[in-house]
Amino acid sequence: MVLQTQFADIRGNDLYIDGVKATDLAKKYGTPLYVMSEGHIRHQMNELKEKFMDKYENTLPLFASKSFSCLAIYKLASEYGIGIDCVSAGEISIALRAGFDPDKIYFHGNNKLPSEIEYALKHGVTHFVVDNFYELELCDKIAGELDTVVKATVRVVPGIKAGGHNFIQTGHVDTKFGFSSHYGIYLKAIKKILDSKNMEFEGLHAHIGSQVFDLYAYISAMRTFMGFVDEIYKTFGVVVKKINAGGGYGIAYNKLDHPLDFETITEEIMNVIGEAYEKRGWERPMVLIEPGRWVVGNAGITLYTVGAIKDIPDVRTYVSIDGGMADNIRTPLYDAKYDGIVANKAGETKTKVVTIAGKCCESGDLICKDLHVTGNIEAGDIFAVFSTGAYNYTMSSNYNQLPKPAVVFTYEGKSKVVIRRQTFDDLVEYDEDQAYE
Ligand SMILES: Cc1ncc(COP(=O)(O)O)c(C=O)c1O
Ligand SMILES: N[C@@H](CCCC[NH3+])C(=O)O
Repeated sequence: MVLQTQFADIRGNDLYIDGVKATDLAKKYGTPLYVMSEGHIRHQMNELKEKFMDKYENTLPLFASKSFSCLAIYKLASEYGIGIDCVSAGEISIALRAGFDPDKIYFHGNNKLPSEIEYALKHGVTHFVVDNFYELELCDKIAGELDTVVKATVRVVPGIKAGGHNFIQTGHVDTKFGFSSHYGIYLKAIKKILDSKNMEFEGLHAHIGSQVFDLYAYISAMRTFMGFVDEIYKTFGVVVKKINAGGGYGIAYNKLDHPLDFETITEEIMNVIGEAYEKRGWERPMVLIEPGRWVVGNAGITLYTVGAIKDIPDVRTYVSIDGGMADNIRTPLYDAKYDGIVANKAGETKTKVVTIAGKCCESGDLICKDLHVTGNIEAGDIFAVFSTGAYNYTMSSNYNQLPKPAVVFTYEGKSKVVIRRQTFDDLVEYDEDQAYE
């Protein structure tokens, strides 16, 4: 077991997060409980600021808020002066409610609804990462009606395969996202934007996938993009002024994962772009990046209470917890590998191999498979699963009518609730039968 954040540590037998004892959090707020280290999030956001935004002129890191979205995280992002990537009017609405600057919101998505486009534009969110021809038509029409302008970054598929699982690869040719570069399709999209008085061409966007450990994939995507930049200049005489290089930076979930260094990725991206522009005698364009998981993934630790234990001699020991796939779908969905620890027996030396099972009515509802845990794990123990800060809360569901857990932030020895635990009342759609109409 390796703690994936410097903001958690083990003292005696106990796990601490930002100096707060995990079992105290479990007692105070109940389980299952998403704990997010604000210390870790601040550290990562500060890295984005200092090692990218302040290091290179004319850059903006965006936090991909699909990875973790709530008022508190948008407030933190705002404090560090970074932007955000939103993929729905819902995410935008929470960001705006948190007081986020609409000019630093980039609206993504492969099927932005007319109502969402209208919502964004009415609220001053004009930076769109446009994805397809249907969206271009909608943007042209709705921006015209509202007498505003969509500032369009065109998402182009670089034709590169990268990412931790088939489901989270987005840069290859056969993807639902973005304009294809085949047959100059993306050039037709740019032409439509240039011809419209309700849209402005801002630049190009690439996102190759998520949980990426391959540095060359980033380099290669950017080299391909420099070819697109040339094509655009040749075709329209337009120099691309903005390049969004996407996110996808992998993190360590266990000791087998070896993530890339953040500064190495960004340096390579900046080098490819910088050299290509310099060679052409052009000023370097504005460069954006948009990591999500890298910012919040290792900040999260989910606490569960251990319940039933089923020991199948010579086969496996199933340790059931009070949550599961409803609060963490990633193991069943992507066969993700999580590390964990008995938070109140963390210092013990004797180990046992167990499989941590959720309480949902699915055999596949397993959170950690064949994990070595210290101590004699038993009912009532608090089990902590590491690196659950990204795509856990935001992908949670009410399967089996399980209320969603609370999210608690910890910071400098203190804790606070940032998302309240759902109650059974939240699960009831209507108290009374609705009449047929
Ligand atoms: C367009 C886009 N940008 C950014 C991200 C963030 O990815 P990650 O959380 O892996 O950094 C995603 C998700 O994969 C995405 O689809
Ligand atoms: N939800 C995925 C990542 C997809 C990111 C969004 N494009 C995960 O948990 O790994």
